[in-house]
Amino acid sequence: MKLLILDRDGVINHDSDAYIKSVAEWIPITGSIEAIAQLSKAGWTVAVATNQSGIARGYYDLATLDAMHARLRELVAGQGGEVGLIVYCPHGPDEGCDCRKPKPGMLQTIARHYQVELAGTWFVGDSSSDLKAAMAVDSQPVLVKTGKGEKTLAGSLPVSTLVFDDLAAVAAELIHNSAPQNN
Ligand SMILES: O=P(O)(O)OC[C@@H](O)[C@H]1O[C@@H](OP(=O)(O)O)[C@@H](O)[C@@H](O)[C@@H]1O
Ligand SMILES: [Mg+2]
Ligand SMILES: [Zn+2]
Repeated sequence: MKLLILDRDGVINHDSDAYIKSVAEWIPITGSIEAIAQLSKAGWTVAVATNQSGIARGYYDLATLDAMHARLRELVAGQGGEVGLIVYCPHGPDEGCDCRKPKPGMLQTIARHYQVELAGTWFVGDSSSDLKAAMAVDSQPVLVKTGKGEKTLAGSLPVSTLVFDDLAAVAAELIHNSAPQNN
């Protein structure tokens, strides 16, 4: 099975230091919806693993978060594709949960859902916590320069990290260059 896991804020949609608190603030990065749809139509299952501490902080509620994800699904469906499992961590940094990146709990949830191994699965993010979560479960860390990506790039990266300008470039690599597939 060809599984690709994406971080959300800064990869699919623009991020903000003030958090993404409403559907109106949830604005796709140029080319990201098309990229997900193209991947989906090319046989890839595209899942999402996103930290959403804004829930714990009281900035928005689960209904609003679900509305953002319904919007994502609607836009991708409009391009003939579909979005797979979306997993989020609603906890705050001090709650010690197992799902908040850089912990790999969400990636493991996705792998269990699809009954695949994570080794070699590409996980695309914009923050160091994304890359660390990928490394923790032997998946392939992929950094995009959108969102916090440029800032992350200025720091230290896992040596095996692949770097792309944006999600559209990741999709082009996977679709047109038959990159390694999952097991
Ligand atoms: O990139 P993903 O995982 O999809 O989501 C990140 C968001 O949950 C927010 O994560 C926060 O980090 P803290 O959770 O406050 O450490 C900040 O970085 C916000 O700017 C950002 O919008
Ligand atoms: Mg992000
Ligand atoms: Zn959590």
